[in-house]
Amino acid sequence: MRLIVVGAAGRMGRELIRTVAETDGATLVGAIEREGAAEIGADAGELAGAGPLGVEVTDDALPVFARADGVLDFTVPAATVAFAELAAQARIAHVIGTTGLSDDDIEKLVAAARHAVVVQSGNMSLGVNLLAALTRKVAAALDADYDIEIVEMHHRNKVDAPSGTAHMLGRAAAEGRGVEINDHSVWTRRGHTGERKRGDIGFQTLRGGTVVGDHTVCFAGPHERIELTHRAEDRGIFSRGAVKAALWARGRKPGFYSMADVLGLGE
Ligand SMILES: NC(=O)C1=CN([C@@H]2O[C@H](COP(=O)(O)OP(=O)(O)OC[C@H]3O[C@@H](n4cnc5c(N)ncnc54)[C@H](OP(=O)(O)O)[C@@H]3O)[C@@H](O)[C@H]2O)C=CC1
Ligand SMILES: O=C(O)C1=N[C@H](C(=O)O)C[C@H](O)C1
Repeated sequence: MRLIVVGAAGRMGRELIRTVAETDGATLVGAIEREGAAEIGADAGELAGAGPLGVEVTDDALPVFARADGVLDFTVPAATVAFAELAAQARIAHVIGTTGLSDDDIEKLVAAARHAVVVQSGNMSLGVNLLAALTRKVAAALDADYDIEIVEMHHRNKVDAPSGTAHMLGRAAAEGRGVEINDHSVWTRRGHTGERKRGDIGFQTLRGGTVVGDHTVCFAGPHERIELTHRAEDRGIFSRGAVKAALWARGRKPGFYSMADVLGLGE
């Protein structure tokens, strides 16, 4: 499968280039960066530490999309929405790991998915998608005597909060409980907050150092606590998930899919 990596010079971009280079059945045919980026013209493989691959980093997306079967996109929301239009026009699969997407952005991605396969997930790892499934199950088994708090920690360079994964886990908890997440989320606490409201789902964000990504869903009940935790130790878990999603997408009919679909975990 001929794949493009957009945001090629980023932390995930470089990881994706290495993963594509080492995956049977996948070939890197394009590497795209922002206009004016210092890496334009560099060999994508050398940039990623995979050795020369003969693919130059470019900011000219159109001709690259025309010769590919899929695009791997871990960039920023505005770029992802723009790439979704290009992928839809070219009828190629779009695998989206970008987080911090607004409801409006998601609507545009769903519209693009009428013409091409879109796989979008705030976390492409097997472990986190399993954690989301477990969170849904535990939330369904317990009543609101068990207070749900979601805690995440990431590296100091992360620009969005709470993480896409925390949002995903919050949605899973709300679905398990049979409530609407937007009616129950508590994003910050400071000062005289009053007592915790029954049924609230709280989110706490930590940032620092080089932490790849830690997530805990805590169910705090009467005299006991259940904590489900995932710790990412290497970005390869995300890039391998993304390449798996691209290979899964090949030949599939257009639509908006999740990593749970790719992994057969159901919703
Ligand atoms: N779903 C998942 O499993 C995971 C998701 N992520 C998400 O992926 C995203 C990227 O993370 P990370 O790699 O750490 O961030 P980085 O900032 O390291 O990488 C983003 C890259 O995208 C580039 N970029 C920005 N705008 C454009 C554009 N218009 N065209 C092409 N490239 C562009 C940036 O360039 P510049 O810096 O020059 O602006 C940068 O190189 C985040 O939203 C993060 O949360 C991360 C890990 C796993
Ligand atoms: O920005 C990151 O690094 C990560 N972002 C994703 C998120 O927002 O959940 C996934 C992962 O935890 C790493």
